[in-house]
Amino acid sequence: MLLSSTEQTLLVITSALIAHLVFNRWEPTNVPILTVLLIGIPCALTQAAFIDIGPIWRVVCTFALYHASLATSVLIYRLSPWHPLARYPGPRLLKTSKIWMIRLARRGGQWRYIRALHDVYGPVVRIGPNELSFCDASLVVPILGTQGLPKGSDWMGRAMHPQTPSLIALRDPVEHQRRRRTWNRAFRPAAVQEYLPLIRKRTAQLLDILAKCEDQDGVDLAKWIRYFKYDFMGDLVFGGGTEMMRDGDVDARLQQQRAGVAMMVVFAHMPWVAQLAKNLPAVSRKVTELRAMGRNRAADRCKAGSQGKDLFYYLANEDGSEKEAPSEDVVLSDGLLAIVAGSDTTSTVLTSAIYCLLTYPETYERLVEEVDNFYPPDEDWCSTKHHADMHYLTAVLNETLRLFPILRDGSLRAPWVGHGDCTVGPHFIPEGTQVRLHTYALHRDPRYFSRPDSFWPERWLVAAGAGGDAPAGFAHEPGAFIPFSRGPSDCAGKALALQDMRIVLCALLQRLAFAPPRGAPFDEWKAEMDGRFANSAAVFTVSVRVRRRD
Ligand code: HEM
Repeated sequence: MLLSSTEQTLLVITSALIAHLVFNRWEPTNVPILTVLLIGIPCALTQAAFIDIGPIWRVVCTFALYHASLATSVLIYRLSPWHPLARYPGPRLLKTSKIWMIRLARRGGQWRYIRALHDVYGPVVRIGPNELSFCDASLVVPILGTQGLPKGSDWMGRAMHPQTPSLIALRDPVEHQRRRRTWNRAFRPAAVQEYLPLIRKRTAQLLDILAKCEDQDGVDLAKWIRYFKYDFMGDLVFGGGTEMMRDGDVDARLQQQRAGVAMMVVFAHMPWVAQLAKNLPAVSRKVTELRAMGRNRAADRCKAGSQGKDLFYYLANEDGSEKEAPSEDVVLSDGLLAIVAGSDTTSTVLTSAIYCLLTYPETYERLVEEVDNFYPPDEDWCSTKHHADMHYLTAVLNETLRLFPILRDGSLRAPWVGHGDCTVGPHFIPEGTQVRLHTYALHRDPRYFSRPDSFWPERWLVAAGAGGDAPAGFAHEPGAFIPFSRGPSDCAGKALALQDMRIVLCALLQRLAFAPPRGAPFDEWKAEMDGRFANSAAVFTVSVRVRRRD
């Protein structure tokens, strides 16, 4: 029976509406289902629709009508009062599609935009069709804490190797907790102390290199700290394998890492695009190459055997704490995660701390005074025994992390589709909604921190009662300070990161003096901190002098 042209049109539109219902209900991400919904159905419809025109135009018209109907239906629904997030305020454009956020994320500065949205719309803003951003310290525990929400779908998009996700991409809380036990063992205080010989060796190498730059016009400190951290993480995870401080980035590994992270920015917003893209040869080749490199380094590490308790020792269960040894793929995924999570993060914060110190010379002088007090020239800069008493050092690091947190937009959480809706504080969260606590907005909210945009390390001393009287109206809310996130999925390497940053700052300031280079302000690093931040090749030029004390 032949359909009339109106019936043919209605058939295509109805099929598109049914596809929308399927997307809405099950949010499919796997490639075969997406292929059926986006290509298979319109292909099948060409047998019944637009049959009066030639075969090529029939395909073009059917696909165009099907996809236009699907897009229109999605758009109307997202803006309609029936959408489960309709009650939440936010710009209309952001409610329609993720594209706007992706554009912003790629350009950089997304965090500033979301903070500005919070200024306009209040502590909760709808920033995507199914996404809410919160800026409310009272929700840190309900969202991120033990009884909080599981990880959101952004980590699924970021996962390089979804078949064997690394710890950070594990969304199942039970599986995550099981795998996290290993990391907790690897970063407990006693274990972190055992990594001291590795940090000592690499910090001494960094000091030597910088001391040799004394007579140069300027030295790119960001580059050397990046190389230093990458070499150190290689030592820690795979027992060595890179010598960037000696040879430079000859294999372009940092460039490779940067390209991967840039790709993840898009994939984090559209996990289903990630599933499709990871099947493309150009993308999958890069992942395969990276894993092959990791596999070789892991094999070398296994051949060389354990030279001490490094991170691999724990990840590969060489300590025998887990009844079941992890597969080679799991060790590899987690080993590569450690390199990425541990290198650019700490190096960026260290460089930013020195940037802030040099921008505010009085803070630099005060920190040098404290370092000289605890670490005079004959004191071992690698000893951690004074760290707990170095309150100004802690204040400088806290203040850098407050102003320039690495994960500025926070980390997504979401009640899973099929597991029911939930509430956080007074807010109703429909299942599947992506929720973020916006770190940058929280850290710079005047309700929580006075003079929120100023680099003012003294605030931490004032708050602890060790920095004189608090100024009138002084606001300081430690509960709103979440640079390492919070709860069962917070940063696994926090203890190591803090210990390393303290050691390196004490070593650098004990042995060397830094100053802005003649006539050249730190424009590039400043742009870096305002723009993309972390995982870039931005230059930070300083002049270096060896401190000689008779
Ligand atoms: C200043 C340096 C660092 C900062 C600011 C930082 C921050 C963060 C943040 C915000 C998260 C996300 C947590 C969440 O999803 O709620 C995270 C996760 C993680 N970080 Fe760090 N990090 C730093 C250094 C390190 C280092 C040195 C390591 C060591 C390998 C590390 C390993 C990890 C791991 C394994 C995770 C995933 C934790 C999980 O899912 O359970 N990080 N980090």
